Amino acid sequence: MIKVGVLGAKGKMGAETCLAVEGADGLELVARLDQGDELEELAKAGAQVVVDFTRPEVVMDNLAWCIANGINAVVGTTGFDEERLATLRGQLEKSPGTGVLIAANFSIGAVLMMQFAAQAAKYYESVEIVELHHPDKVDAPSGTARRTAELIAAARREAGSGAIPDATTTGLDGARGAEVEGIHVHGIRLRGLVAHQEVLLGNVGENLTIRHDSIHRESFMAGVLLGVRRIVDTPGLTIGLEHFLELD
Ligand SMILES: NC(=O)C1=CN([C@@H]2O[C@H](COP(=O)(O)OP(=O)(O)OC[C@H]3O[C@@H](n4cnc5c(N)ncnc54)[C@H](OP(=O)(O)O)[C@@H]3O)[C@@H](O)[C@H]2O)C=CC1
Ligand SMILES: O=C(O)C1=N[C@H](C(=O)O)C[C@H](O)C1
Repeated sequence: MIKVGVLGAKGKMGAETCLAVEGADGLELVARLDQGDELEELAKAGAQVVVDFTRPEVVMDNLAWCIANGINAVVGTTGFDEERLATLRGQLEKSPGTGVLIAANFSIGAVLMMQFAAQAAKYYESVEIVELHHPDKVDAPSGTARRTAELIAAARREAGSGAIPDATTTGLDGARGAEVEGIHVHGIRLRGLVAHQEVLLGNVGENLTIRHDSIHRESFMAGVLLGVRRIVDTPGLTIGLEHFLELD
């Protein structure tokens, strides 16, 4: 049995994760913590893996504590940039044997959408990302959109692609969205949505749209459970669920 603790257990994703862990073979839910609870409860309960779905502003403190206490972590919380990842690598060096998985998105379809977008990017002159979410989401752009833009930018750099054409010189601030590594990202917040993303690619005379829709938070659970089962044998920092999927 792998003993699992959930941080952010009263939140939308944390509550779904508690249900999934309780129903999973070989996993035991030993702690559900939320705002105001002491992290020490995780150690007292003997948690071997902590699943974090909290908030970008608290996740680094949670992870520092988990790593210092040798507890593996599966992290869905967003807000990771290169600086944060470097901090985690430094902390993990001092705690060999401990594993941390950072996954911008745990749904299989979203992982494939990111992979397909990166694969397609070098064949197209233009690419833009539209992410669409429920209006209670605290951050923009989404972690998935950021990660997709990073993967696309890396693929274009490797292929020696030129700059994306855009003759815009005047207009309202924000009308072209945010830019992540030169890729424009547009965010929609709309009641009724859960988590959706389109990657739009274009050449003269043709367009390709890659779209993924999570219509229920259960869509993330198979990936979360896979992460929990794999992280106990995967020390160090793993970025992206694709490393635990056989995609080739
Ligand atoms: N990787 C993935 O596949 C997915 C990632 N996410 C990400 O997960 C995160 C959470 O999303 P969601 O569940 O919708 O958000 P919610 O706001 O519904 O849940 C977050 C929960 O964490 C609690 N919390 C805040 N601070 C702490 C703390 N220090 N310790 C423990 N709990 C705390 C919040 O309490 P309070 O409300 O009182 O502040 C709340 O109950 C976001 O970053 C989101 O983008 C979401 C979906 C999928
Ligand atoms: O907050 C959400 O809901 C989601 N957050 C993650 C993100 O920011 O990419 C994953 C998914 O899009 C749902």
